[in-house]
Amino acid sequence: MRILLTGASGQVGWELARSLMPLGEVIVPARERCDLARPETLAALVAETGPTAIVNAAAYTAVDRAESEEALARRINAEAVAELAAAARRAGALLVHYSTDYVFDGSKPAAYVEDDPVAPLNAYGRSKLAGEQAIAASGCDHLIFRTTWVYAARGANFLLTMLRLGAERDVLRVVADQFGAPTWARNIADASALALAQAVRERAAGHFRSGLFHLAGGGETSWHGFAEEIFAQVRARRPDLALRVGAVEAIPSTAYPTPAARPLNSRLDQRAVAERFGIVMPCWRAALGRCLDELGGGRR
Ligand SMILES: NC(=O)C1=CN([C@@H]2O[C@H](COP(=O)(O)OP(=O)(O)OC[C@H]3O[C@@H](n4cnc5c(N)ncnc54)[C@H](OP(=O)(O)O)[C@@H]3O)[C@@H](O)[C@H]2O)C=CC1
Ligand SMILES: Cc1cn([C@H]2C[C@H](O)[C@@H](COP(=O)(O)OP(=O)(O)O[C@H]3O[C@@H](C)C(=O)[C@@H](O)[C@H]3O)O2)c(=O)[nH]c1=O
Ligand SMILES: [Mg+2]
Repeated sequence: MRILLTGASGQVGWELARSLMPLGEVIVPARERCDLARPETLAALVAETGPTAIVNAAAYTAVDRAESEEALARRINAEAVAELAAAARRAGALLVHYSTDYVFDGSKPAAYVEDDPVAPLNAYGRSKLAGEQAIAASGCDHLIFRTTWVYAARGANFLLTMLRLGAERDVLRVVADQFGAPTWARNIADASALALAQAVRERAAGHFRSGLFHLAGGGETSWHGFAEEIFAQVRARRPDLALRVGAVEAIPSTAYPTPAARPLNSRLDQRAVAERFGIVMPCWRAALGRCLDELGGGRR
């Protein structure tokens, strides 16, 4: 099969380029041919490529910047997604797409299930929700995975921010009242490949059903808990990575003002993805350990 992959330089896309390899030919278009900020160019890209599946790992992910760039976030996360979905439908391709816990307002006292009411608190969340809705409305065959708190050994993420700040400062202050699960991009990519392979078999057999699934690291913690675990694991298994930080102070979100509001509860119930695909994501602590093992030496 032929898979058109967008966002291959991002955290999830980088891992997808590897995880999708055993499934077929992975086509990674250059940015000049695939710019989601120019949605009108995407129909031709898909028509020329003729993919079996489109895996869209490209997105506008700068949560705070989106508050002042909502139109651009919307173009990339919603209007371009609508074009990809329409093109997928015309080409008879399956669309695999990613969304976020930030579609929820975080007020639910338990983990979110897929059909819980959405109510994004910020511009990024609104743009991602519009992307989900555009895919559902398009009628293309699709799988949407809502994930959370993504990190990887490369890219812009909380793990690498903590390693950088932890090497520079004695004390860090990290919010302890936002709960969720850190998710290693590698695990998302491997799970996506398993699901895509099953979906392709289902389509060939004529019983494929489109759907949206929650997919995040196993277990739960706060950003503060994540930071503490990062430093504990670095001390235990990566003494070569210099750390200066002593204490990680637990603070409330109100003590860490940001342009974008963030949900206090980002926990995603994952029973649906287990039932449909037999996927059980690894515990976030174990995944963090594997990722740390792969980090290059020195500071990043
Ligand atoms: N990061 C997170 O914590 C979470 C992410 N998600 C979702 O998961 C998916 C993957 O996220 P993640 O891997 O973290 O994202 P990254 O920010 O790491 O990567 C984004 C990718 O999109 C590309 N991109 C950005 N703008 C455009 C554009 N105009 N045209 C083409 N490509 C573009 C980037 O290319 P370049 O490098 O050239 O800019 C990069 O390859 C996204 O849908 C995101 O919304 C969901 C929950 C949490
Ligand atoms: C750097 C830093 C952050 N924080 C807080 C801010 C925030 O509440 C939390 C995480 O910070 P980040 O900027 O990494 O978070 P953020 O960019 O909001 O991460 C989100 O990205 C998008 C793309 C998603 O889809 C979400 O699932 C989520 O992963 O930690 C501290 O409390 N102290 C610190 O020193
Ligand atoms: Mg961020």
